[in-house]
Amino acid sequence: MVNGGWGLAVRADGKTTLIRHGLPGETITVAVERERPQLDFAGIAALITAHPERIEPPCPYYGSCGGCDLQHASYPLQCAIKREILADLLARSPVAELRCRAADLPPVMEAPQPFGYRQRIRLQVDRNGAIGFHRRQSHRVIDVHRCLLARDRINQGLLELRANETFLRLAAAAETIELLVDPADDSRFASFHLRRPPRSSERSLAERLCHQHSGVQRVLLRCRGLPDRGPYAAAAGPTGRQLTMTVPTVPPLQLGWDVSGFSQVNEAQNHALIALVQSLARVSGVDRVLDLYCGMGNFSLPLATTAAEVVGLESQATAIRCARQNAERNGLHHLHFRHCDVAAGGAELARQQRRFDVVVCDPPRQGMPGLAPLLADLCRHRLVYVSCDPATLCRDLGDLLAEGFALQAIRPIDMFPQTHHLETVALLEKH
Ligand SMILES: C[S@@+](CC[C@H](N)C(=O)[O-])C[C@H]1O[C@@H](n2cnc3c(N)ncnc32)[C@H](O)[C@@H]1O
Repeated sequence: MVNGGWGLAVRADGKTTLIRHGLPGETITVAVERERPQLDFAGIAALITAHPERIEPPCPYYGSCGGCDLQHASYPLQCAIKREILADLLARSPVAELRCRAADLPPVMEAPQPFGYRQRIRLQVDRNGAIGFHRRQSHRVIDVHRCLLARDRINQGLLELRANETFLRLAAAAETIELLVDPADDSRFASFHLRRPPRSSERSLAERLCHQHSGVQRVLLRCRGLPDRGPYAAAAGPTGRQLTMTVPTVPPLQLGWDVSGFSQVNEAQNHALIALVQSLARVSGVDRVLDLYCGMGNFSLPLATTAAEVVGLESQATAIRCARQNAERNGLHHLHFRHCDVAAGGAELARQQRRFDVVVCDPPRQGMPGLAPLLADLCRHRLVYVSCDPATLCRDLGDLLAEGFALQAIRPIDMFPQTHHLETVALLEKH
C-alpha cells in the first residue's frame, strides 16, 4: 500500500499499477481505468484471493463516493496499513537517519470511534437538487442521506433538513452547505455557500429555518467576495459565529473557533493529539513556546498551562481573533498571537533575536518547504512537528536533520478513520 491509500503492483514488464481498494498480498484481476506513461491506475475486476481482514464496507455509497477509501479493511488493518505507508516513505528517504527509523516505527494510535466522529461535513449541491458528496474523481454529486463518518447529531439533522421545504429552497441557491455540531451544547449550525449574492427572500428563509425547529439552530449565508449574512439564530439557543469545545487539560480550557475557520474535525482524537503534543513538548514553567500555524490556539492554550510564554503565528484573521478571545476567556495573559505568514512572522522574530525553548508547528498538507533554517534559528531545544501528510513530513524531517536537529520520536495517530489520511507527530531535538 502506498501514500494515498492505493495498492501497488508491478507488472511483469516493469510498469507500476496503482489499484484502488486493493489490499496487501491479494491476488486480483484489475481493470485499468487511466493509463500514464510510467503508471496505470486500476480498479478491481475480480478478487481471486482476499486479504483475511477484508470486510464488507458498511456504507452503501462506498466506492462511488469520493470520501472514504479504506472501508473495505478492518479497522486494525487500516491502522497497520497507515503505519506501513509511513514506514515505507521513511525507508525510501535519501537521509540515512530517517531510513533507520522505518523498522521501529510505533503502531498508529487508534481513534476511539472508527465511525461517527466528524463534527462537520461539507455537502455539495448540484443544479438538479442532489445534496451529498462528489462522486470519486468527478464533480458530479451523489445524493447522500447519511454519512457514516459524521456524528449522529449531524445525520439526524440532515434527515430532518432533507424533509424541510425551507431548507430545500435555500439549498437550491447553494453550491455547498456545511453542517456542524457545536460541542458546547450539541446545537447544529448550517452554513450555506450561495452561487450568487443572497436575496432578501433567502435571508427570510434562513431566519425561518432556525425558528421552525428544523434541526438547525443557527444559519449563515455566505457568498464569495461579499460579507456574510447572519448567523440567523433560533429565539432560544446559541448566537454568534463561534463554536466551542472543552479541552480536558488541567485546568480544562474553553476553546472557541469561527464557523468559517479551521478546526480539527475529530473531537475525541483531537484531545488525544493535544495530550500527545503536550507530552512530547515537555514544557516547564520557564519555557518560552512558539506555536506556528496556531489556528485558534488548539495547542497554544494547552501548552500555555505550563509555559512561561506562548507566541502563536497564524495567517487567518478570524482564527487569530478567536485565539486572542480564547486566551482572554481562559484568563491566560502570557499568550501573544500575531496575524502573519509563518515565514515572514518567523523571520521577524529571528531579526528581533527571539529564541524559543519549544517550537510546535502544524502546517497544512504542503508542509514547510524551505523553513528548516529559520526553525533551527528560532528553536533552542525541542521542535514538535504535527503533520497531516507523511510525504511532506519526510521531506521536511530531512531538511531539519540537515540543520542540526535529531529525530527523537515519531508517532502516527489516526484522526481520519476509513480514509487514507494520516496525522503524525514528530519530536526533534537540537544536538
Ligand atoms: C492544520 S491547521 C492547524 C491549526 C491548529 N494548529 C489546530 O490544531 O487547530 C493549519 C493552519 O495554518 C494556517 N496557515 C496556513 N498557511 C499558513 C502560513 N503560510 N502562515 C501562517 N498560517 C498558515 C491555516 O490558516 C490553519 O489555521
